[in-house]
Amino acid sequence: MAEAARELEAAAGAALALDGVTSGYGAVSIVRDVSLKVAPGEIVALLGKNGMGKTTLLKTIMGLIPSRGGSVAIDGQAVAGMSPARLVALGVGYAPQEQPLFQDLSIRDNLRLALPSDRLLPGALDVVAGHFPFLKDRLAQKAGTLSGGEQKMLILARALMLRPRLLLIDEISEGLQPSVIDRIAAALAAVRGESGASMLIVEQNLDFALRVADRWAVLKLGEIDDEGPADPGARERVLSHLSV
Ligand SMILES: Nc1ncnc2c1ncn2[C@@H]1O[C@H](COP(=O)(O)OP(=O)(O)OP(=O)(O)O)[C@@H](O)[C@H]1O
Repeated sequence: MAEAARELEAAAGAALALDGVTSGYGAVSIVRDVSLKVAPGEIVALLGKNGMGKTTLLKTIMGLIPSRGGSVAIDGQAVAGMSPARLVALGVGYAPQEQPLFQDLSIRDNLRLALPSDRLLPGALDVVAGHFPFLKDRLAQKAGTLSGGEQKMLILARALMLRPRLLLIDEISEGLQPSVIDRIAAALAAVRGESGASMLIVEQNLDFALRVADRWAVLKLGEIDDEGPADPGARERVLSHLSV
């Protein structure tokens, strides 16, 4: 009990607070003892080479993989064991990297299926149109027929449509041309400016990450290897971790 109180005290004031989080698959722990905070309105980039556990950590926060140790708190509330749907209701938006869209369903249905109620659809579509107008003009188009960049914008729009207070975004810039990356960076900046949302963004694109984030952390073999501010020295320091 004292331990739980201590963890919640440590989480107070943070939009997201991870304290000693451990998780994995089967007998293997992939994420190990990760402690990390995202302040209200802050954007933190989670960096690291392939297979270091970045996606696993986001899935653990989102309740898609059970944590084996430590605590996850959102706005000071312990959320371990909560379903993804409950987290969405608490104001979490998630843009996953893997199998994110129903390719044979329309844009409209991809958005609709991520809502707890159809009643929310008109408001959600307004948010989507505000960020990416082309999506609202093409609601009947099958998601699988969108270009790669358009699909990424749909994935992000879906995460944004309920105006989340905390966004978890997994490699949204992957495979995108610079003009689309610019549109995505602009959307994230607008969201933060309008609603003060906090974000944890997993990225391989270091330039994009350091452009949009306030701070970064490098995950190596499931552990936080280093972290710091997105200042002029950040690029070199992060690269020193990614190149070894
Ligand atoms: N469902 C799964 N079952 C077993 N092992 C898994 C599963 N998903 C991922 N892993 C393993 O967990 C490790 C971390 O994977 P994860 O996807 O979290 O890394 P990542 O840092 O996000 O990498 P990437 O940048 O390539 O997406 C890898 O060794 C991967 O093979």
